[in-house]
Formats: sequence, C-alpha cells, structure tokens
Amino acid sequence: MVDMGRSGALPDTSVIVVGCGVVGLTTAITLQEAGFAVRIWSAEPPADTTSIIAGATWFPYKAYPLDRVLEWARVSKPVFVEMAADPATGVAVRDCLHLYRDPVDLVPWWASTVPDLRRVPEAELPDGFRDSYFFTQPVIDMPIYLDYLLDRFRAGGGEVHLREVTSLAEPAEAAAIVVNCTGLRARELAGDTGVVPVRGQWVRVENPGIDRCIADFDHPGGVTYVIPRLGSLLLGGTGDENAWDTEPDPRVAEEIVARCAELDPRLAHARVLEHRAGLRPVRPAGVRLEEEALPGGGVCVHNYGHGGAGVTLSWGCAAEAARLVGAAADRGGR
Ligand SMILES: Cc1cc2nc3c(=O)[nH]c(=O)nc-3n(C[C@H](O)[C@H](O)[C@H](O)COP(=O)(O)OP(=O)(O)OC[C@H]3O[C@@H](n4cnc5c(N)ncnc54)[C@H](O)[C@@H]3O)c2cc1C
Repeated sequence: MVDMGRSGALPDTSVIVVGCGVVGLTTAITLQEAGFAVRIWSAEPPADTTSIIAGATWFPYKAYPLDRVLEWARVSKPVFVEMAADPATGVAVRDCLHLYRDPVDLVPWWASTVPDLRRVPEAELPDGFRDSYFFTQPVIDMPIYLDYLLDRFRAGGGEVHLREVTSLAEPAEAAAIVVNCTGLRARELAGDTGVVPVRGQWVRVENPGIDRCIADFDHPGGVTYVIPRLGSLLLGGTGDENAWDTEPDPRVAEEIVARCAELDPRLAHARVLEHRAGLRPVRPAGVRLEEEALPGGGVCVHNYGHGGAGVTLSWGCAAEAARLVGAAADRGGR
C-alpha cells in the first residue's frame, strides 16, 4: 500500500470515484485501503477505457509538470516492482533499450528515477544509432492488470456502478466527496478544454522471441517501439496531436510494422493478432490534481490529464489524491 501520510483515525467518509480506468481504479483502491467507503461510477467498464490500450511501460512520457511527474513516477515504480513477483498482476520487470540517432544528454531529466541507467557504447548499437539509454522498467500487461485492480477493489468490498455522469453534482448528492478520474472526458464533465487527445496506434503480434522493450525515439516516422506483453508483442506507435479517431488506420499499421522491422527483421512477418488506437489525455498545463468546491456545496478532488503516463503515475497520483480527500474529510467533507 502507498503511504498517504495521514495521521489520526481512519475515516468512514463515503467517496464516489468517477471513472474506472487505471487512474480511477488505483485511486479507489488507495482510498479504500485507507479506510474510506468507496464506490466507482463509470460510463464504461475497464475493458472499454483508454487505459486498456496503454503500452504500458513505466516511463514518464507526455505528462506535466516534469518535477511533479518525476515524484509521482518515483512513488509508483516500487509498487509495480513489488507486483512483478506475482504474475497474476500482469506486471513484469524488463530490460529496456532507448535508441537515438544523435548524441543525447548524459543525464536525462528522468535519470533520478532510474538508478540502473547506463549507456551502451556506440560500437555495440544497431546501425544508424549513435546513443542510447539502457535500464530496467516495469512493463504492465493492461488487460490482466485492470482485471487484477478490479478484483482487488471488489475484494475490499468496493462496488462498480456503470452509469454516465452528466454533472459532478450527481455523485456529490450521493457521497461526501467525489473524485474525478475521467481522463480526456473531463473536457465535458469539468468543462476543461485544456486536456487534449494525442492519438496512439499499435499493432499486437505473435512474439518471435523478444523479451525486452526497444524504442527508436528519433525515427523520422515517429517514436517506434516494441513492448512485450505476457503472451504477445506490441508494435507502435504514433503521437497525433488533437486527433480524435479511435479507429486503427490500416495504412498506419503497415508503417508501424515496417518501422519495427528495422529494429528486428523478424517482425516484418510476425502474425498480426490485433489493431488498436486510443487517445492519451494530455494536459499541457499539468495533471489536474487538486480540490474544488462544487457549486452545490460538495467537494471534488480532480485527478485527470495524465497524458502518455497514466499507468506510470497512477500510484503516486492516487496517494496525492487520497491526501486531498483525507484533508477534506478531516474538515467534515462539506
Ligand atoms: C497507444 C497508447 C499507449 C500508451 N502507453 C502508455 C505507457 O506505456 N505507459 C503509461 O503510463 N501510459 C501510457 N498511455 C497513457 C495511458 O493510457 C493514459 O494516461 C491512461 O489510460 C489514463 O487513464 P485514466 O484512468 O485517466 O483515463 P481512462 O482510461 O480514459 O478512463 C476514464 C474513465 O472515466 C470514465 N468516464 C469518463 N467520462 C465519464 C462520465 N461522464 N461519467 C461516468 N464515467 C465517465 C470512463 O468510462 C472511464 O472509465 C498510453 C496511451 C495510449 C493511447
């Protein structure tokens, strides 16, 4: 369990978390394990969220502001490393090689969260690459992981209600505190057009025997990555700003496979299992993690806008959201 830093008696305050993606489920579990009475209201089950499309490697990507992102990522990482001891969680710790076509910073901005970071000498890199970062990272197989989170929440007595929320005032009628984990759809629910889509597409293929993550950050066609899931391999990707289409594009899929085959020629003919595209909820002004007094008198803690790092930041942000909920509960909720 993540330390929320609260003191005093456990509260029995009722909380409704809106959203059942990785952020909502992780926040609900953190609150539940701190003693709150938590329900989830969500328009969709976990299997239909953006979260199930995440790669998902532990890595801070397209999330802001960088200093807080580092802290949230730092809190989350050991939670995932510990989960990797149990394959039922869908988490594994894997080697990861980031490749660059030009020299990069000796110490990247995220280096403090990756103590085993090292460089591979240029002579040992594939042709065309001049620099690299090599480290280990948790890799999360999202369909398995979201099931694990849902089971953990339900085993703790939590209930998930599938229902669309049209105003934060609705859950505020039914619970003392509301937590808004609606990702990109916070645009409508919180009236926040500052959270924008960055579309990502991948192709899932049979794994010809690759057990590490490889990413070419400088490919002219876009960031190109290979991520092992537990029984297959994801090939990506794209990062289309302000693109809303969640239908995979067959032409883009072909390009992705061709780019990944430059990293490992076996991928050119790997059997395709699935195509997916999803929208990263990017908020350039920063993840919204703050309390807001609702017009009708309720309290809402917002936790959305995690960009390309919602999994990576999930436990750190949940702990911070829980501290905000705890502070509101200590004041009497509303
Ligand atoms: C291709 C791709 C690759 C990615 N790779 C990675 C990666 O490697 N590592 C990483 O950390 N992240 C990655 N991400 C980013 C990650 O997927 C997101 O940051 C994360 O899923 C956001 O989670 P969330 O719970 O906030 O949102 P979502 O998963 O979108 O969940 C939102 C929830 O809110 C509910 N909801 C919304 N509106 C309402 C409403 N009005 N009423 C009721 N319920 C509502 C929805 O039904 C849903 O349950 C990737 C994303 C994509 C698309």
